[in-house]
Amino acid sequence: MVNPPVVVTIAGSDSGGAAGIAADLTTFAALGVHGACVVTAVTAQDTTGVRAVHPVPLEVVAAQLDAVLEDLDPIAVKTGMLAGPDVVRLVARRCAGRILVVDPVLVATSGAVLGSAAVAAAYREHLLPVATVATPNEDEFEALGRPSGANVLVTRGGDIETDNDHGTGCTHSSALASYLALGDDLATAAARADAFVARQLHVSRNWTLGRGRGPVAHVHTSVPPTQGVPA
Ligand SMILES: Nc1ncnc2c1ncn2[C@@H]1O[C@H](COP(=O)(O)OP(=O)(O)OP(=O)(O)O)[C@@H](O)[C@H]1O
Ligand SMILES: Cc1ncc(COP(=O)(O)O)c(N)n1
Repeated sequence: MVNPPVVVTIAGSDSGGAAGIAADLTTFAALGVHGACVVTAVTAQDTTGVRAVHPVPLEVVAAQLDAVLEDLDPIAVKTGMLAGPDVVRLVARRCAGRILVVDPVLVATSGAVLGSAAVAAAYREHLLPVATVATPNEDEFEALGRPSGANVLVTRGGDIETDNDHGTGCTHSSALASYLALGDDLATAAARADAFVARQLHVSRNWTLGRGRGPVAHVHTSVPPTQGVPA
C-alpha cells in the first residue's frame, strides 16, 4: 500500500468554513495528501468579517505540534494565522528543516487584523529565514518590512471576477504545500497552486453563500473541462 504524503497546517479556525483550518484541510483532501492540523486560535467569523478571536494557549499549540511531528512525521508544514509571537518562534524552532510554506496571515481579506506588529517582527526574525517559501499578500508584505529573497512570493489576486474570495490565500498556500509534498519543484508547485485557486474561484464565482464575501470552493469541481488544472 502506498501512503499519501502527510502535510500539517498550523492555523486558526474560521467558523464560516472559508479560510484557516477549514480551507487547508479541504484543499489537502482535494489534492490527495493527508492533512493534519494544529489549531492556534478559534475565530468567530463569517462572510462579513471577524467577530472574535480566542488564541489557544502556547502549551496546547505545542502539544498538538509534538503529537503530529512525533507520530506522523509530516513531509511538509503550512502555516496560517499564528496568533502570537511565541507561537511563531515555536513553529520556527520545531519545523525548520521540513518543507515549510509560510502564509504570514496578518490582515484578512475583510481587513481584520489577525497578527500584531510583534507577530510581524517574529516572522521576520525567526520564521521567514527557515521557510521554503512565504506567501504574503501586498499588505502583509508591507507589514513585514518588504522582505527580499527568491522564496518570497507576493500574492496579488487575479483575473477571475467574483466577490467569493474569502479563503483564497489559505487555499493557495495549502495547494502550494500539497504540490511541494507531492514532489514538485517550487516553480511548478507555484504555477499549479495559482491554476488550482483560479479554477476553484471559477467554480464558486456565482455562489450566494452568506451576506458578505463568500467562500472560494475548496473541493467542488463542477467546471468546464477547458478550465482544468494542468496534469
Ligand atoms: N480573482 C482571482 N482570480 C484568479 N486567481 C486569484 C484571484 N484572487 C486570488 N487568486 C489566487 O489566489 C492567490 C492568493 O490570493 P490573495 O493574494 O488575494 O490572497 P489573500 O487572501 O489576500 O492572502 P493571505 O492568506 O496571505 O491573507 C493569488 O496569488 C492568486 O493565485
Ligand atoms: C482563521 C483565519 N485564517 C486566515 C484568514 C485569512 O484568509 P483570507 O485572507 O482569505 O480572508 C482568515 N480570515 N481567518
